[in-house]
Amino acid sequence: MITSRRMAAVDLNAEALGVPRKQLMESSGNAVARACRDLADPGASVAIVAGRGNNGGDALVAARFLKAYDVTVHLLGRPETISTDIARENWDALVAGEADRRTVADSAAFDLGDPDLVVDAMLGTGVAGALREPEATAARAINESAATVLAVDVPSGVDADTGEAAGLAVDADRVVTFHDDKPGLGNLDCEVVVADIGIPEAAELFTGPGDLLALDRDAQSHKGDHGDVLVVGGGPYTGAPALAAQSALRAGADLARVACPEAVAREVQGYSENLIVRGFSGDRLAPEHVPDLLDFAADRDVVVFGPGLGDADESLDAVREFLAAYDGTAVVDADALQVVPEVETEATLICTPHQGELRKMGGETDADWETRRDLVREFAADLGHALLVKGAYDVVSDGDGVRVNRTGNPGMTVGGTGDVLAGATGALAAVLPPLDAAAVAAYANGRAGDLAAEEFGGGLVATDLLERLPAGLRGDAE
Ligand SMILES: NC(=O)C1=CN([C@@H]2O[C@H](COP(=O)(O)OP(=O)(O)OC[C@H]3O[C@@H](n4cnc5c(N)ncnc54)[C@H](O)[C@@H]3O)[C@@H](O)[C@H]2O)[C@H](O)CC1
Ligand SMILES: [K+]
Repeated sequence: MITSRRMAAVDLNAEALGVPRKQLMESSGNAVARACRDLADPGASVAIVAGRGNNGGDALVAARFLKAYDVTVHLLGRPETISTDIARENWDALVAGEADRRTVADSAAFDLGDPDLVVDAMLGTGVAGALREPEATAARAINESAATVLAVDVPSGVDADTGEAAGLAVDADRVVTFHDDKPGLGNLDCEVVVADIGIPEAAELFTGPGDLLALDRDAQSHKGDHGDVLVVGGGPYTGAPALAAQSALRAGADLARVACPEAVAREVQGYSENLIVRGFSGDRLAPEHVPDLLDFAADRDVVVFGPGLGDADESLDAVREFLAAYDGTAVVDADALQVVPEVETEATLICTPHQGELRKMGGETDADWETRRDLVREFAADLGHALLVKGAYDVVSDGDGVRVNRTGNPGMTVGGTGDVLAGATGALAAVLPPLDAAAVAAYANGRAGDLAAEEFGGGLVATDLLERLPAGLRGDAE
């Protein structure tokens, strides 16, 4: 199964892997033609009803593969209103080939005729709201016709993720959907055929620029909408919690706070005026601090637990007590990781171990990334928490889905880059589900490291990543 949002991401990843969308459209169109040949004999009359997006584009390609049929293409709107280049190029190819075609400027002009087969390519995963005109008139005519109806990707008007329609929708006999089944198609009373359109497995497995689509910000958003992140750490180390908190801001959080021992609070604050630092008594985290921390954490979106915390027994006891009572979302990093397997918690956790820390948690690892991929998925399923296991290839899993991140470079073995990653994961966990948050954080953090390595080579330092995280999240210099 694949959702429309994930399909759009995988499309972009395929393009970054060298498989352009026009090529995918060509394969989609070829699959539509195959389905037509399966539903009607040569010589049959086929009415292709094409919308102005890529769903329409797929069928404009199909027209070229139906030479043995009597094909008429109906474009719903003036050609200049076609909304994508690749769809327009396929329309232009039909015009240049003098294919039998109609452009339907308004509903009254729509005449489906009496075809044997209708190809419904008005709308696919790009549908928004109830069908507008002339699509609504066309859908009514299609539903009233005696023809067999083949829907491209999804019956027009139907939401591919839910199977619901905001109003009128095409009633199809068969759907040919691309790359993978769609969650909503199972609820429909029609046959569903899944067509492979040559998208490389790597476009789904490896993180890529498509994964950044999930970050598109809503223009109407307000302060706090993008995350209020609390970093709990510091004590033996002071830079780590400051790095993690600054990284959360660079990854898009609106507010980043640090709860650390009073003894180091001034020093942590000294790293950046952008941080809201709050000290708790003493020089390290201890169980007596937990009730106050739980209150403080209750109003935050995500807690990042661990940067610079150290592994004093009383601090680890405090982590245990905190997690046992916390039911929000938390990123757990560094020394705090070792207590996770022992704690029963209602919290949604994203654990960010390197391979040594993974072994200390009781997980297995392997030099071969494909073996590691399966081991990490299994361990995440056993733990019931998401894992982002750092390495040359980072492996991310929530126990169900798994992603592998290939960005990053050996220069990132310098101290502090893990704190930057933990902070970024925290910020993204405020706006994305754990698997996506960890995958995008690993991708962007690695990109930031690669951009820093272009300038500093193996001499890059963690703060170089902070400055380049926004570029990593925009997918710059891809
Ligand atoms: N990897 C793949 O699966 C591929 C799928 N392909 C096909 O692309 C479509 C999605 O294309 P997209 O351009 O994003 O959107 P649509 O064509 O579905 O629709 C956009 C089009 O429709 C107009 N519109 C939106 N809502 C309405 C409405 N309620 N009433 C009327 N018109 C509406 C909007 O203005 C746009 O013009 C996918 O389904 C596949 O078929 C790729 O071709 C290859 C890879
Ligand atoms: K369709």
